[in-house]
Amino acid sequence: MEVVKMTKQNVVDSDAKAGVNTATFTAAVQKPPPAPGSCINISRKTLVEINSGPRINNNWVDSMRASSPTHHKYTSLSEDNTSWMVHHPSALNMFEQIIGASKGKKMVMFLDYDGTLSPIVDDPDQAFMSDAMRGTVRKLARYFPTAIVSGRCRDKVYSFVQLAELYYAGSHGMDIEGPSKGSKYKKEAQAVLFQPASDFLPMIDEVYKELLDKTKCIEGVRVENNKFCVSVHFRCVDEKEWGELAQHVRSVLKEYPKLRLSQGRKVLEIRPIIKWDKGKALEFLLDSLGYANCTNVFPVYIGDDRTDEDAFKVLRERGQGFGILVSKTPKDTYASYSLQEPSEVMIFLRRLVEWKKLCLRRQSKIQKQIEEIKASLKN
Ligand SMILES: O=P(O)(O)OC[C@H]1O[C@H](O[C@H]2O[C@H](CO)[C@@H](O)[C@H](O)[C@H]2O)[C@H](O)[C@@H](O)[C@@H]1O
Repeated sequence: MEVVKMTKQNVVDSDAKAGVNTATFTAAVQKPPPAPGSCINISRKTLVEINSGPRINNNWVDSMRASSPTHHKYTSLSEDNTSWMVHHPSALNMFEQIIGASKGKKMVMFLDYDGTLSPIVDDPDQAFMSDAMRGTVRKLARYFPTAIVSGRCRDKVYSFVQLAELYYAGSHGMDIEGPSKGSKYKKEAQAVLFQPASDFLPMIDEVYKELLDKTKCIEGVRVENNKFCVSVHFRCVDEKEWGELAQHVRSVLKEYPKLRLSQGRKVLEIRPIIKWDKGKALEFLLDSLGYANCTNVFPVYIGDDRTDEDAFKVLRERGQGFGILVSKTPKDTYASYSLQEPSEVMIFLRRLVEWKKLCLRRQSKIQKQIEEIKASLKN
C-alpha cells in the first residue's frame, strides 16, 4: 500500500488531480461533453486558484452547486443534449453493437449502488433497491461474475443488496470481499479480502465524530460513517447554508493532511489519500477473477457518480469493455454509453441475461446436434 505524503495545502489539490475540482464540475455543466476518451486538462494555475485564500470557500460552494441539476436545466432538444447523445448514446439503443463487441469475450459486470441500482432519495438509510432489481441482479450473477462497487461501507451496501453470490467493494473500493456463497465464479477466484486503508480506521472514526460535532448546528446535514471514508450529505441543507457547511468541513480537514475530499451527488466525501479508488478496485477484482493479463475479458461498469469516473477511465486505458454513465443530463465522463435512470439499468441488465440465455441455448442445441451426428456415424 502506498501512502502519498501531502501537505495540508494539497488536500484539495489531490481532488483536482482526480478530476473532481470546481473547474471540472463547472465545465461539465456549461460545455458540451468531450469526445469519448478525451482527458480533462487542469492547468497548474487553476489548481493554485482553487487552493488560494478566501476564494476557496466560494469554489467549494460552486462545486456543491454544480452537483445539483436544478441549476442547469437542459431541454431534450438542446444542443448540449444532442451532442451528449452522439458521444454517449443510450446503451439500450446500442445493445446489439455492445454484445457484438463482447463476442468471444468473458463479460464481467461491475455495478455501482446509489443512483444505479437504487433511485436517489433524501434519506441515505432509505435507499432501497426494488425486489425486481434484486431479482434481475441475482439472474445476472448466474451468467456473469458480478461485483457491487459502492462508496458506502460494505456491510451497509450488502444489507441493501442481500445477494451472497456477488463480489462487494465498499468504501469506494477500499473494502473488498468475494462471494460468501453460491457463486460458480468463486472457484475461479482466489480468496478475496482486501482493505488497503485499514491503517486509517482510527483516523476516519475520529474525523467522523468531529464532523458530526462541527456540523450539528446546520439543519438537514447528515454525516455518514462509511468505515474507510465519511460522507457529509447536504441534500437536505438549505443552499444558503452550504458555504457555512463547507467552511466546517474544511476546518476539520485542515487538521488531517492524510485525508482528501471528493464529491458525489450532494455529498462531500472524505477519504484517505492512498492511491486507491473504484478503478483500482475494478482492476483488483479482475485480477482476483483470474483475468490479470487476459485479452478476452470484457468488463462493463455501470455508475452514476463522479467517483465512478475512476473506473470508467481504467476501462478506457485498458481498451477493454466500457463504462455506462447513469445520467439524465450531459456530464463530463469517461463512460462510452449512457442510461437515464435505474429503471433503464434494470432493462439493460435483463436484456443481457436474455441474450446470454439464448446464446447458451443455441450452444447446447449445436452440441446436441454434434452428439447426434457422432452417434449416427458410429452406427
Ligand atoms: O458509490 P455509490 O454506491 O453510488 O455511493 C455513493 C454515495 O451514495 C449515497 O449517497 C447518495 O445516495 C443517497 C440516497 O439516495 C442520497 O441521499 C445522497 O444525496 C447521494 O449522494 C451514500 O449515502 C453515500 O454514503 C455514498 O458515498
